[in-house]
Amino acid sequence: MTHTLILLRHGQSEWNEKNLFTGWYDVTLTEKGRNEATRGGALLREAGLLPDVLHTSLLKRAIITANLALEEADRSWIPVNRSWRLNERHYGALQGKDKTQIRDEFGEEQFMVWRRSYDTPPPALADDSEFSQIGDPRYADLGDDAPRTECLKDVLERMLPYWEENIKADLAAGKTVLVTAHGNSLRALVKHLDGISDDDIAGLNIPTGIPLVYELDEDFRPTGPGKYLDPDAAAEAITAVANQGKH
Ligand SMILES: O=C(O)[C@H](O)COP(=O)(O)O
Repeated sequence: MTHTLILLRHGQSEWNEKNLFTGWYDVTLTEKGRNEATRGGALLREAGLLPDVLHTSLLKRAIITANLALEEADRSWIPVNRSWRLNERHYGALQGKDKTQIRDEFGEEQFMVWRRSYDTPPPALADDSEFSQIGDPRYADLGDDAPRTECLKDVLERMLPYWEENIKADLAAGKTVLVTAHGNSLRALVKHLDGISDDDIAGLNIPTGIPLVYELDEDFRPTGPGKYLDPDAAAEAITAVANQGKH
């Protein structure tokens, strides 16, 4: 028996449009992002891939994307689980900063280390920054463990327990699972599923709003590569993500 897992990055957010590092800052979708989310739902419906359960982050760009996609697929009624463990990578002191300005100020190499290295986080964000999440009630349970910055390795380590305990349990129960999350939390999950090395993961980018479907075997290993439901749009959008910050 195989399991069906659908990964969906949120549609374009207001800060994606403005080219700002976002991380845990809670911005909403643009009109384009809302349309991407609805189109994602149409792709699911057309493929006959109807989720039985949804897992999202605590950030509204993922939550709204899931709502729009599920409405389009006529699955608004499915049970929902939300966790900070699916949040975007906390982007530290880069949150709220313009990607092109950071690249110009610190150079391409440092920019890419902060953006795509596996284990080097950006500098920590000060608790009194206007872009900080310290004191946000949705993270109250984390107490002083709430991150002030994260690298992809940190994201993988905090995401994996949720994968193991929550998402796998739904897959094991025979459910088609939709995970609606973020560029870097999904990069972490794909790294784990596909066994991508710490070096090679730098080259992986996830497009907004296009469902990525995995069939998994009884050990929750992919039976083949994950498939985007609109491969041409995905290829174009992946290039756009890879080129962010370039003039
Ligand atoms: O948090 C962000 O800025 C984006 O959602 C992901 O950004 P990245 O592709 O630059 O890591």
